[in-house]
Amino acid sequence: MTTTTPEAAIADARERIDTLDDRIIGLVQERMAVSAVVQQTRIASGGRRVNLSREMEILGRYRDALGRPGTALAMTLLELCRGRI
Ligand SMILES: O=C(O)C(=O)C[C@]1(C(=O)O)C=C[C@@H](O)C=C1
Repeated sequence: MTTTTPEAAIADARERIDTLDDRIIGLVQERMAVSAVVQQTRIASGGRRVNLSREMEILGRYRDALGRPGTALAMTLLELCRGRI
């Protein structure tokens, strides 16, 4: 049986959290780039930067998966992707 100290278990878990956070940040940056393509394409064809019905869909998906804080997370992601409105 292997035993570990609480300090070692915490250090190990924190390393995994840091790895996950790096991946999450990378995914957010990727989302921002893809969102910019959608927005630029829409604007170039005479549309607006913002599409509120699509944003409602996204807010609903995050809320269904994560509860009320999911809505706040989705709002932050949308602000990162299209700026403040
Ligand atoms: O899906 C779109 O139409 C987008 O422009 C992307 C996006 C997003 O980042 O998810 C950004 C701005 C819009 O208001 C809605 C959604």
